[in-house]
Amino acid sequence: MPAKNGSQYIERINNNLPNVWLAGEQVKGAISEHKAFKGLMATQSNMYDMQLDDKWKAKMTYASPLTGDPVGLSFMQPRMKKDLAARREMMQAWAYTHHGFLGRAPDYMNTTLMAYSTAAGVLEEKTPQYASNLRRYYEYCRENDITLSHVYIQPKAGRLASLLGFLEHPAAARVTDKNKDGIIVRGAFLLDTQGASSDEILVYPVPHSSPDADDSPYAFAFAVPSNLPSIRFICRESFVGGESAYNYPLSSRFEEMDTLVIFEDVLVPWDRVFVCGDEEMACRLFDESSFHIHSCTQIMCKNIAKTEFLLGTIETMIDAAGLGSYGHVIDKVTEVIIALETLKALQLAAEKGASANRWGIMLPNRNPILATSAYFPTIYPRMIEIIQLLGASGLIMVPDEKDFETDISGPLNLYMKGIGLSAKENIQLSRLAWELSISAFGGRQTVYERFFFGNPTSVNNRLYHGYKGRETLKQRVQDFLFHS
Ligand SMILES: Cc1cc2nc3c(=O)[nH]c(=O)nc-3n(C[C@H](O)[C@H](O)[C@H](O)COP(=O)(O)OP(=O)(O)OC[C@H]3O[C@@H](n4cnc5c(N)ncnc54)[C@H](O)[C@@H]3O)c2cc1C
Repeated sequence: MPAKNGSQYIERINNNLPNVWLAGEQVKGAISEHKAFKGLMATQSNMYDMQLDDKWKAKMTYASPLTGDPVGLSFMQPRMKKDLAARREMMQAWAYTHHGFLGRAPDYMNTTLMAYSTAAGVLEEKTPQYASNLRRYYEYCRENDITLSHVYIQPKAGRLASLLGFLEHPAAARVTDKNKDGIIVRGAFLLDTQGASSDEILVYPVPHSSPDADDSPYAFAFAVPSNLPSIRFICRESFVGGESAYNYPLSSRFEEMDTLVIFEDVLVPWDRVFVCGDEEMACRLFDESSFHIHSCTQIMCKNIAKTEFLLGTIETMIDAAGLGSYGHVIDKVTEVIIALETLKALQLAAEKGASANRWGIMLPNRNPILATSAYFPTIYPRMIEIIQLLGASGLIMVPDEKDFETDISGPLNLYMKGIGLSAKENIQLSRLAWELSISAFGGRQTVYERFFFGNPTSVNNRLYHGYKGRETLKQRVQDFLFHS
């Protein structure tokens, strides 16, 4: 199946039946009907529908290099600047459907897998079979529009070996055995966002160092269907407040479930193995794929849509409360405007400064793109703080939609209206601001933005260490001081 539509997406996920646990119970039946997943899947179904909608199809898909059939454009390997522009336009269109609240919209993983596939040549050096496995898997996902999730972080207990300098720790994820059919993997991985509602899972941990770096049990990368019986997904508490889009405008549509994934001696067939045993290859494939740079092109589209949504929300709040003439309010809105314009400028700079890498892949300029990955985690919490500072008690007193169906509606209509908004509209706006800034859904969004691309030190290190301009600038100042 090339690019799929929404009902094909829902049907496939419902038939997948992975082993999912939520609040002590196994999730049974159609996952798209379960209250924790329903809203998210409806949103993504609409996104997949766009792919085959005549109005959008040309923007959302491209001709498969294998068959000529339309396939999702976020799978496209960019070879020219116009490919980067086409990818951006496609991903921006999807981002506006969820206003940036889906961190793991399908284009995130499509882009990630595309990035890895471009560097399969690294694997040719020692293990050509793994190189062709990776290329074939990328084609398989592209040609069948596979909805993917991924994991690379382990729970803290699994990291103790590295943290405490042990050679081994029983909780560290590892390859426990190999046989003629494949490798056997045991361990746990954290925060597989959308893991329970995806077709497949890409597993690519940062390897612990091992005494035998050429045959390390901790160095591996592979992909498997998420419905293997030896894989279990354990969900966190659901943050869907309820089905009412009035009461819960965000969580009823955009709540992405995060899961802990347990692998209990999972057999990974050889043709799904991309790295096994070789620490150096695991690190090089990750680095040379430029995963962070390619993924950031998708993330920038999401972040621009999200910042625009926050700015629109803040402006509506200001109008409704009559705050627009205060200087400190204008200062705060200006902070958001500057953030938005900075993101858009970095997006442009990254694309304009793109150049081909050694695989012939057009790579956006790393400096602006990695700057945005370090910048957004610092400004997102501030924008949420601005909503709290402007919303104040209006974020707390948020009656329910049902209150308007009773005789309480009389006083509510009198006392709760805003400037230019009826009481019902004003409370609807407050409920949006409350979900953004106070609710469990909003809290998770903030933690997501702070951490999903790595802890702040790792993110900053990524930008700092490859920033070639540093030496030149140091030299310029030294020339100015010592040689002029
Ligand atoms: C909502 C959400 C969804 C996510 N979804 C996914 C997903 O789908 N797939 C996936 O693979 N991952 C996912 N992640 C995980 C994400 O990759 C990690 O959160 C991220 O890599 C940081 O790791 P950590 O959370 O273990 O924090 P840590 O890295 O352990 O950081 C915790 C604290 O320790 C500090 N710290 C740690 N190491 C250092 C150091 N070397 N130097 C200085 N300080 C340090 C950090 O600064 C931070 O304050 C998700 C995370 C979140 C929050």
